[in-house]
Amino acid sequence: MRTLIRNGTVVNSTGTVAADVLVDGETIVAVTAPGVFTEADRIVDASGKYVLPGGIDAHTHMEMPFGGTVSADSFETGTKAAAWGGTTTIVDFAVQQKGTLLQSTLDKWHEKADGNCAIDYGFHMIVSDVNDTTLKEMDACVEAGVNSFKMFMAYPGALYSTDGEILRAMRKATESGSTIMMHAENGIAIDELVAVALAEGRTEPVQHGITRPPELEGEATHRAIQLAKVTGAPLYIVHLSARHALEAVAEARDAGQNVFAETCPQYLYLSIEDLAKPEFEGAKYVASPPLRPKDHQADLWKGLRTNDLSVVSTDHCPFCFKDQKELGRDDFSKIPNGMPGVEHRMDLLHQGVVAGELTLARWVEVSSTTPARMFGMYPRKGVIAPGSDADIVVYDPAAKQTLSAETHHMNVDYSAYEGMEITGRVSTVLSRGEIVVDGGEFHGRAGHGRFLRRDLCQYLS
Ligand SMILES: NC(=O)NCCC(=O)O
Ligand SMILES: [Zn+2]
Ligand SMILES: [Zn+2]
Repeated sequence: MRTLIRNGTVVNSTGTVAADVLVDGETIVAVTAPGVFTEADRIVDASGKYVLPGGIDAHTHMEMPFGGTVSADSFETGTKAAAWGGTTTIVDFAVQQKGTLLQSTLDKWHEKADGNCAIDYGFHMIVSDVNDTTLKEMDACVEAGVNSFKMFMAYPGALYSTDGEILRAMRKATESGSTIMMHAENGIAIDELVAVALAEGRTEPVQHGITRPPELEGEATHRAIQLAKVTGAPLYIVHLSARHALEAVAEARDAGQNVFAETCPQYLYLSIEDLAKPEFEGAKYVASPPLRPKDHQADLWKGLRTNDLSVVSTDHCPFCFKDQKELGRDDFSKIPNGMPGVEHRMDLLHQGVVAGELTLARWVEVSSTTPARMFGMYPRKGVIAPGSDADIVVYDPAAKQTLSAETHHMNVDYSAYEGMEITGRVSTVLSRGEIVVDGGEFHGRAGHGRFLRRDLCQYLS
């Protein structure tokens, strides 16, 4: 099956060009001046539209157990929602529970995902139990194409690792060329602040933000960077939310250290004011790190421009307001941490283009090309070029839409962006040459998505 996407503006991380894109089967076979090819089995008219490499969301949590419940999107519903929003690859986190093996964890995540995804997918591994066996197993994970390992400086008693454990895992990563990803918040200090708040009867959702101040994200980020420096390990800071943490990353990068960071749309658009919404509505916005005061947002946008922030992922981790967020009605520390967003990342970042915060090329770079490079998928993913997978988004920059739980496709009963007006909309999405979304209709299927055995990070080779 040959598909010709014609008359569009191809946007890669290197710039834009008026070009036609010819797809044969699962692969892009030509990017040519307009009109060079005229025949194909299927023609997509992209006049007035952008033609982008499919989005890559390198941070999702489908069906993830957390705080006595499980995130509400399955691999099927979550990957379908992703496709609706122009994301054609996700990298999800397999979560090692203490006392279990990495291999059984990986098996469990394959059981959940294999045969159920509508788009391609890979895994990172969350290491929560650092011991001799786990450290050996990290090598087997790398062999299996899972070569990035997330660790937690937060959540003592659950996912938390001590500095010594982090150091051991970082040494291992240095040996194998794999990447350590860090949830950088000082969990020990936070737990103390949480205990004081609860003892004083401060139980409402905004306390989640108040007890996790930006200084404690900055401190943990700085500490993670020093541990990485001592061991020579590359480091990727996940879901960076605060100016304090960004300053630590920028300083390390200026000094030439292999430190990278991602932020998420919620930190660019939402704030602690949302967490403070009355009648428990703030629970919808509980995620860690928490939403910050609005003035952090300009710094994050600037970080995206200067490349101190290299990637935008969603940290998609949806919990329904009615029966899941409710678990913490009388105690904010029991509200499951996480927010929905996998469907809206490309649209929300496009607002950055509309507002002049990002160029078109940078939009594609932070949402597709860099995640592909960072996590060993480039040039198979992340670029419109001959030989690459035909993961393609035709995007209409002039369309208007309003985000709402009534119309989104994520399996969650609220939208964190309810009522937000968006300029731009996905019009057609191809995943490895198959049309999965077109003209407001879904044509994909669960099981089309393939597991990606990822190579090592290309910035480090
Ligand atoms: N971010 C969040 O609150 N939930 C998902 C787990 C994590 O990424 O730490
Ligand atoms: Zn995290
Ligand atoms: Zn996460």
